Amino acid sequence: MTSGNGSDNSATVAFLGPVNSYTHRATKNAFSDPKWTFAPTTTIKEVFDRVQSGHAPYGVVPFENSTHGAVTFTLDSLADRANEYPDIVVCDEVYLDIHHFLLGRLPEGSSSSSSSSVSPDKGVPLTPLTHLRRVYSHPQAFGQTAGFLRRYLPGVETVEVSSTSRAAELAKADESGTSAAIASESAGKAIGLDVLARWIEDREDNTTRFFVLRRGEGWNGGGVPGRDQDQAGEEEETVAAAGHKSLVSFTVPHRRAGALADVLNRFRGWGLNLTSISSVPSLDGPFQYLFFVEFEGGRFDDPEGRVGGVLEDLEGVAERWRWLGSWRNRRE
Ligand SMILES: O=C(O)C(=O)C[C@]1(C(=O)O)C=C[C@@H](O)C=C1
Repeated sequence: MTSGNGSDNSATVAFLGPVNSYTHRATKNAFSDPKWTFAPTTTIKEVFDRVQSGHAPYGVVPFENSTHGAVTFTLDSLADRANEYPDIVVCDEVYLDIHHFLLGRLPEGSSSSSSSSVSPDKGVPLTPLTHLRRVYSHPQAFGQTAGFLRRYLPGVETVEVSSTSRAAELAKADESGTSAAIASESAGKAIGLDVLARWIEDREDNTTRFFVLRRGEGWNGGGVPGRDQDQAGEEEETVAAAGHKSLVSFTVPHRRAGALADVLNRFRGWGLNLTSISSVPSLDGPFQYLFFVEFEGGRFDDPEGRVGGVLEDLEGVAERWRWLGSWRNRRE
């Protein structure tokens, strides 16, 4: 594909940047072939824009975190209330273990430290933090480290920014040394910040799931081209055993008792197990909702016709609905 400026975009992947964000790492995990070019964006919405416009055939966005829940900016774009993204579907997923670091400058007079020389203590300050006045991070990262913030940084201003790697840049730019960031170890190393605390997430099993987006309805042979071949045969088997998942969004008649239960019953009727359910305001009127349901089963791998069956049923029971993609399940 060629963009307006004449360059070839066919191997471009848009992701929430800047470089060294967690989304960047998830993107590199899924698109490991050196042929891919990574294009950072400032917002999640911009990833959707670039995929819809064809400037990037693929995009990667965070979808949900195991500790703090849904990434609302991604749900908002998937809700697509203004019909800006009619061609976007989810075609793959990536799971990433997330371990946050508190990064900044050591207090005046303390001996210098680099991440390679810090003590292995997890979840506790490695140095006094009384010099800190401000902490930058992404709202999701603040949510995942709420316990550490409450315990060790009460009263310190928290400033939400577009990603954790942007937070690290801002902490670095403050020469007074009173700003810190919650970001990844690799962001700290790349930007040149000291480690003030490591593994500060509330739960050690903290995991974020990312979606790979692309344009177009049909099956593209299973997600990121070459992803399964790149990985060990073992992984291929796990993937096959775990099957597929799909995502739909829908609204139901707001005033009809049992309207949502009617829709969910259709999934039960077809024996389709739900794996997540979320909602956002539909903006059809105050306190009305658009629902997302994710379930086990793939539209293009549907020998018993169960996915096809439930999609046909949605036509009858939902007010409006949309299929948002099928992809290989990457987790048992
Ligand atoms: O800020 C980043 O580094 C991101 O990639 C975003 C994001 C998110 O939105 O969930 C990704 C993973 C972590 O859960 C925290 C932040």
